[in-house]
Amino acid sequence: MQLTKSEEKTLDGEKGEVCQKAMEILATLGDIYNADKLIEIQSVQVAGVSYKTIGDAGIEFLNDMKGEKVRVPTQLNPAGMDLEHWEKQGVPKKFAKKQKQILEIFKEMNINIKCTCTPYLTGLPHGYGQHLAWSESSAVSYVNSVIGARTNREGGPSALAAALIGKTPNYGYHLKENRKPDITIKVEKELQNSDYGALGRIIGREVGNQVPYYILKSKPNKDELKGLGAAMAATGAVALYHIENQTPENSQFKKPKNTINVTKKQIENEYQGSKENIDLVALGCPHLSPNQLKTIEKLLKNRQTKKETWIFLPREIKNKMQNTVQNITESGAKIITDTCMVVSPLEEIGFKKIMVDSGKAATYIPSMCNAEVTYSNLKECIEVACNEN
Ligand SMILES: C[C@@](O)(CCOP(=O)(O)O)CC(=O)O
Ligand code: SF4
Repeated sequence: MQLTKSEEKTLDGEKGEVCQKAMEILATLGDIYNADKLIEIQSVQVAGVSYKTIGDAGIEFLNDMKGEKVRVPTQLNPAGMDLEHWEKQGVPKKFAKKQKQILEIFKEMNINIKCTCTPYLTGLPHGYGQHLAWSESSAVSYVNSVIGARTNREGGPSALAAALIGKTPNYGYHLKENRKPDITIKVEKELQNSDYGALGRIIGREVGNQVPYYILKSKPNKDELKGLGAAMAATGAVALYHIENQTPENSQFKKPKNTINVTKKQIENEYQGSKENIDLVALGCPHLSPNQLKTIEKLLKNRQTKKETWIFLPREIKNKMQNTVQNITESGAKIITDTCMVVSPLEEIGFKKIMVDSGKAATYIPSMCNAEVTYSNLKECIEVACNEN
């Protein structure tokens, strides 16, 4: 990869050791992926924030990157706990101490401590055609596909390096030729809500890291698109998709001949697990939008939850929707911010069987939380939450 004179100097250490390390990460990536140059980015989302996923080795890496400030607006992926109410959440003290240490390091770098996987709902700059360096796979999928911005799926270290330099190597989804669809997906059934997550699980498994082009019978809303992309990135590694007559780049490419047909039966078969012995109902993977929170408020109206019910969303949305939050809390459900059901230590807290309405959470919970999972739609989740047994 060709560096400018000033980038070369940064690589030689002229701007200090931290920028040197950051530039080394970017230059190495650029060489591996045959990037021609570094390009400026509008924003960064850094994953690898939870102590559960990065551990002490992660803290060590972050300590080595201390001493510099980020050069573009930067937010974080969910941490391992609600930063204010972690004790109520049952998070062990030892874990909380480490988690706070991690966030202190990010704060020192001038990173905005908004910990969410839906940074497109919390003011992180992004727009059609803009280059970004985001990490969390559902956020990457959303911003590439639904917005038409351009980002690869960055690892924690490469995102942080991009934030410290303000640039990223120009390869992969930054280039138009890599954004063309590889395979057409035709769906015979009209879908709603969590059906999109179910579809995403099927397609992620089928297509790996290819770019799917959907022909659908129904028109998904933004929340449904979020669920579709999240699930495809969980069972597969899809970072970009197009939907005929809907997503912003859909008409710019030829429709691929190679086609997969998805049947009603296949979608139905994705739902799994029994409704017995659920000890936690967990909603908000990816983090909820204001509309989704309103829907939950309606479903819980005049009802009481009988099981632990945890609802995950960005702190900013919680703060803006205090009436809704109050109503939901009165039903017994807990509103939790800054973290999620996958990256908080649910296994240490002691949950054994978790019910979700998210195709992505259903995929990750068994391995990440060592718990059984039941996957259904939102209404069923609320029914189970309000049910005695
Ligand atoms: C599973 C995931 O949503 C959360 C864990 O990510 P991390 O701890 O922020 O690296 C990450 C992803 O899918 O990109
Ligand atoms: S597992 Fe789900 S809720 Fe957690 S960060 Fe990923 S998308 Fe967000």
